[in-house]
Amino acid sequence: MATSSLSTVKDVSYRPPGTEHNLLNKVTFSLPERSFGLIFGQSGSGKTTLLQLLSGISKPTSGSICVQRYGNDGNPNQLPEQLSPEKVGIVFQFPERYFVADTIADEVTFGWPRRKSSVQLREHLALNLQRAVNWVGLNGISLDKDPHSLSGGYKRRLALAIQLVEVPDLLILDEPLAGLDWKARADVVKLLKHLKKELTILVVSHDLKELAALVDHSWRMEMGGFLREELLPV
Ligand SMILES: Nc1ncnc2c1ncn2[C@@H]1O[C@H](COP(=O)(O)OP(=O)(O)OP(=O)(O)O)[C@@H](O)[C@H]1O
Repeated sequence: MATSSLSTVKDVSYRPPGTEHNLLNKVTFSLPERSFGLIFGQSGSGKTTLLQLLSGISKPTSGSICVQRYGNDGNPNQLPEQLSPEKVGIVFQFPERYFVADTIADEVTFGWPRRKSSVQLREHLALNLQRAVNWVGLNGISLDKDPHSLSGGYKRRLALAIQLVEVPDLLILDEPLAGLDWKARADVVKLLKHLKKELTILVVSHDLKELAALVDHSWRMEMGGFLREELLPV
């Protein structure tokens, strides 16, 4: 049976350990499968903090984060499944600063099981690697190339490919256009339009005009960590 999913954040509050004030206050929103959500708002309002919770890096003080799967009839066909970090792909700001390998292939496969993994697992990963590379349009480029020698836009493509090896239920991007020149920005927007056809994407960005055409749902984060649905002011 075909299913669809809904990423749901309900009444999530967060207070870092040892501090007195919530950085997030009863944040609630949901994002249907294959839609593109954008969170915007003032610097320091808590956007990155929210992404950290969604990716499992930190845990909410209260509230819940989950993905629900529905059948064709729209009714839940199983209990809500907790989002686990491996089901969420996240590309933080300036991902190229954290590239560690000397080749594109090693960068994408960094951290994969090596010696003890079965032939099947290695074949599965190799196929997934090729699919991810094709998906982001890196297929014309040798996988032996040094990631640091790629252009800005191609470095972002590589950062995305790393997250797409195992297809995430939710792909989160923190300021995907930051630090790029106009051509690379246009290139990344085009790529996100392409990825949106098959993925659920949540973006935090200040670049509202450039992303507006992709956005299905948008929320403003206000100082004090309050979130509310709001059309983009563009
Ligand atoms: N662990 C922490 N302990 C205390 N304060 C924190 C902690 N992490 C973040 N903050 C503070 O929480 C606020 C929200 O930070 P956050 O980075 O989430 O905001 P943001 O909306 O993403 O900002 P920007 O748009 O500049 O990236 C900031 O004032 C930040 O200094």
